[in-house]
Amino acid sequence: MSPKQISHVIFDMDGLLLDTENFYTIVQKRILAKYNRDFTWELKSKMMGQKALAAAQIAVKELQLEGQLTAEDFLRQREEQLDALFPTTQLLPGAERLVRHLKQHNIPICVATSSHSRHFDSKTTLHKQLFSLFDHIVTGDQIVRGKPAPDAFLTAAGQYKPAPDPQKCLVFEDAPVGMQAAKAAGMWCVMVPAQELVKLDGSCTKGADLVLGSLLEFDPTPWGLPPFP
Ligand SMILES: O=P(O)(O)OC[C@@H](O)CO
Ligand SMILES: [Mg+2]
Repeated sequence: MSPKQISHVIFDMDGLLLDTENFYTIVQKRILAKYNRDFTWELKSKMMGQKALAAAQIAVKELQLEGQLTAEDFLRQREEQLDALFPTTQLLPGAERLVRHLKQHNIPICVATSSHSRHFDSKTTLHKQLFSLFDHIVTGDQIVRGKPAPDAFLTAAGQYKPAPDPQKCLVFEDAPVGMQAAKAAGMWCVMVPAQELVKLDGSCTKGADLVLGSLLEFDPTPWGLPPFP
């Protein structure tokens, strides 16, 4: 479909706006080392973008830890360590510029994250003003089916009255399951994947409408969005 005329923009949060994915990597590496398991990018690529319990279940299953570690225990250990790191979360390059630019031009913007609301609160500790610019935030605990199901993005779009045509919604995502969720919702998707992920498996971006190295590379004009000054 072209020309593209985007009316609404939906942002993923972890690994897209906020630099939190490294925290998950550090903590999960530490926990799994106790069980003599390595936390690889291959495993991470399956877990990232998922709701917490779903991600933990993937780790336990893929590493064949049944009998040694339950998904719930993995989460409990993860929580203790993540809680100390999340309040220090920094923004990723280009995130603030893009969000402020769209807001300044009255483009409806919102967030659809798999993170639950308590994590959302601590991850945004240093960025409350920026996050107040979003029309609404959909967190993982507000939806039943996590990404790659389209629910997070459809719920986020559905909070606008009237709800926008999905064909006019643009989603920014970093995770393969997130990109798949956006496409399942019938929306456009710009993917900004971690470079480690692309190196590991070039096909992880398959299905994305555009792949960028960072949000700094995004040009709004081909999408019918106002140009940067
Ligand atoms: O949907 P996002 O914001 O990436 O959250 C996923 C995060 O909880 C772990 O990868
Ligand atoms: Mg993400």
